[in-house]
Amino acid sequence: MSSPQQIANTFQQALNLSDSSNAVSTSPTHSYLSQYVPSSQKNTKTLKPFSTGDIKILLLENVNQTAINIFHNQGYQVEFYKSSLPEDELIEKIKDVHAIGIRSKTKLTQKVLEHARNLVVIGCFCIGTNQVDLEAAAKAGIAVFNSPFSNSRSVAELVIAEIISLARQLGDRSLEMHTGTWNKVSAKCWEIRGKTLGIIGYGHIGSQLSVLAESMGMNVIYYDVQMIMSLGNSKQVDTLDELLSRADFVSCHVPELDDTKNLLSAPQFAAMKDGSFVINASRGTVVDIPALVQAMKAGKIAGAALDVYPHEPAKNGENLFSNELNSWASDLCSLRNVILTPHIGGSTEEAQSAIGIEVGTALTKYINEGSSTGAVNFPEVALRGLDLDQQNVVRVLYIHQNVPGVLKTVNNILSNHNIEKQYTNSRGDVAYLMADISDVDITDIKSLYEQLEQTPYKIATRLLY
Ligand SMILES: NC(=O)C1=CN([C@@H]2O[C@H](COP(=O)(O)OP(=O)(O)OC[C@H]3O[C@@H](n4cnc5c(N)ncnc54)[C@H](O)[C@@H]3O)[C@@H](O)[C@H]2O)C=CC1
Ligand SMILES: O=C(O)CCC(=O)C(=O)O
Repeated sequence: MSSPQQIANTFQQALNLSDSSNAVSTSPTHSYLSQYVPSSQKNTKTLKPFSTGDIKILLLENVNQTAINIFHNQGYQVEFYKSSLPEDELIEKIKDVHAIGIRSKTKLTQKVLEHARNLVVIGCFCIGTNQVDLEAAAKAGIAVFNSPFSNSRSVAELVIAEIISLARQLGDRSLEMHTGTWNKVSAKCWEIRGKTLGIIGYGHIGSQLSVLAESMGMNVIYYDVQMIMSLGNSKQVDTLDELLSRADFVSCHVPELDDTKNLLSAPQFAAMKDGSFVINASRGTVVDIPALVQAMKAGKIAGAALDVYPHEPAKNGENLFSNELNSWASDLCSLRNVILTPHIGGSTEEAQSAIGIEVGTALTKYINEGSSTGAVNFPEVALRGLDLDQQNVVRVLYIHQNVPGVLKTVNNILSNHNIEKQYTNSRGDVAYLMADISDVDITDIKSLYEQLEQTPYKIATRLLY
């Protein structure tokens, strides 16, 4: 049996995981030998790419330390940036890495992904995945993971704060005090008890918000394109118009889709109650902001809280939220009772730490074990771990176009070995096969890899040992 060092040296090239000249380590790290054991598989053999020290991960947008710790424990190389990168720099950086971690600002377009020659996985350290061309990624054999609900509570709590702040004009009173103005008023300031909250999109965030709002005495109605079970005393309404005509506060919690672009625009504001309030902590394209400005100037809408914008700055800094970025910015800023926040709905210590662990673990499991459970763009496949005493077993990960005849070809290549287990799944045009094959001599691996790479409908091949 060869040593791990020999394995690393022989097969790095074949595995396409180590063509970088500045890898910090070319040998299996300490973690390769001992550390990464998923909790569900404590008695199973640890599978790894041959040399975890060669795995390069690019983390943008201040991804949480919990994720960095997970990657460091694996021995991966981590390059970390607090902000997102301009497209040209992103294209340069992505050429070399096996995994990238982003939040909501980095746009991974088809153009950017075309340069990602080594990329196997993308981690969105957030809920939304609209910033990634999911189809282009899948077609290139790149799995995308997100964190579906780790920041939902944080967003819901922010919205609760905004409902009360808008009802009491807290933003304006606070700004006035900061400039020395004492303005003790009660006109058009309201309790929220007994008022109606209309939630558009009753998913993870909308439903969480519903529970919190009811606990403060609000009536909750919601509109969703799907029939969803009501929590508490909330009620689903049949149409958006019905929601708009009944709600005192309207809060948007839908994903960015073609269907949700300008979901609230001039006709919808006109359909709302006089003096009602608008909240958007979903995506910047969901509310037509120039139309909102007009509705507020006309006195139809009494206040608004916005956390998201069609164009958002790539980094923190002064004078970035300007007309250069969004042509209506100064108009919006000049209005009273408008609360503007810099996309911080999910920005709490609790949420970021949980997201770091969740997405960091998903990426590690995909890199080290091939498990795509939870991927948002990709066939979900997982195999149970290998027994600790299983030697000479190789895990084949084979991503291919979803066309007839591929399995026959692949199994023919694997046929000299015992297929211990095999699982394949497809999603749209892409299929993913995982197989554990035994009786593999170390000298066979390169040839197996090359044969699989030469198959006609292959998208990507990886072998884990
Ligand atoms: N401001 C922030 O920091 C954050 C913003 N978000 C945004 O919030 C969005 C919602 O998040 P979740 O509740 O976790 O998503 P979710 O997927 O759990 O729920 C979305 C709901 O919207 C519904 N929906 C889709 N299209 C609709 C339409 N045209 N009209 C009415 N309902 C529609 C869906 O059926 C679903 O029930 C995310 O997609 C993300 O863009 C998420 C987290 C943090
Ligand atoms: O925290 C972030 O950067 C993005 C939050 C968000 O919008 C999301 O989770 O979809």
